[in-house]
Amino acid sequence: MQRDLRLDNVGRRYGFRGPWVLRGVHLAVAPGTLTRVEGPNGTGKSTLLRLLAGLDAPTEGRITGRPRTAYVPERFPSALPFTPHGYLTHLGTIHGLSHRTATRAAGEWLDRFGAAAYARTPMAQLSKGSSQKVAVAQALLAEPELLVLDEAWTGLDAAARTELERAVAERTAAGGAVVFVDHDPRRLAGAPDTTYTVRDGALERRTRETTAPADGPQVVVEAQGPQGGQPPTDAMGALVSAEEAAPGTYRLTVPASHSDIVLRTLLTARPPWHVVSVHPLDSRLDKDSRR
Ligand SMILES: Nc1ncnc2c1ncn2[C@@H]1O[C@H](COP(=O)(O)OP(=O)(O)OP(=O)(O)O)[C@@H](O)[C@H]1O
Repeated sequence: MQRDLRLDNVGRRYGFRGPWVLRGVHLAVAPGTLTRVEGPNGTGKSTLLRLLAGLDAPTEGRITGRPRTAYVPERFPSALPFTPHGYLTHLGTIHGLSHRTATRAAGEWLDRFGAAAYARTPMAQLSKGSSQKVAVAQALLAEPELLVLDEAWTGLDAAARTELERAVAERTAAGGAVVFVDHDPRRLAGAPDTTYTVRDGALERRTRETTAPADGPQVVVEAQGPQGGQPPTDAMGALVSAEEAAPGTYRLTVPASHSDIVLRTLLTARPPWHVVSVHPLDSRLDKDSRR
């Protein structure tokens, strides 16, 4: 993913005079980030995800910067005239993979999700959980730049749920973005860079909380920004402290568990920050040096 996917002043309502489900939504989804969307039932989470996935168009406002996108819908149409293997191979070729590569990728993804045993069973005969594995595999198959997951964990068994969490981490580590809705608040807890709550048609943003204990391992990142620039706000939420060591050069102290997020945020900022050094914080020396 090369740049942010942006929603500018986006509104969506159904029907000519229907009530606005979303209105005045501004949102930027940055490369390499994980975004959670939450909110009570019927507030517009799926509507937002369909807009992000490009399956629906805004009634007003603009969406720009669309990357190669894959989507797992809340309800997957499972009664398709294919076997899982045939369906995934077919989709793979539509995504531009050669038949051989698509066949191999289909087999690998079905295997990862524990669905190899029914790879050649007609999809109409699959249980809900088994179809859900196909729904998830079809989205991951072509390594999308943006992955949009609407309750994608629902119906999966424990091993497949873990595998999907792993696949999400792989996507963001590869520089892709993932946006998800899930009814379980423990899903990927602590991992999202940003969480949005849909309320009264608008998005309320909650920046990532620092969950590492105050006395846990910490890392010092020295980084230079553009002239007069402040560290990106997305990175600030994860910081223990930020000191301007020299004009434009910041010394950012961050829990070790959050250092990858901060580094990614700095490197993908527009314009990007230059990371000068990264080293573990020696808390004893650090305290001494402040005396
Ligand atoms: N295709 C549609 N036509 C008409 N109204 C719709 C359509 N899709 C959604 N809505 C309405 O838009 C509102 C938001 O629905 P949406 O499915 O986006 O909410 P949600 O937060 O995802 O809900 P849930 O948590 O129950 O899945 C609801 O009032 C719903 O009835």
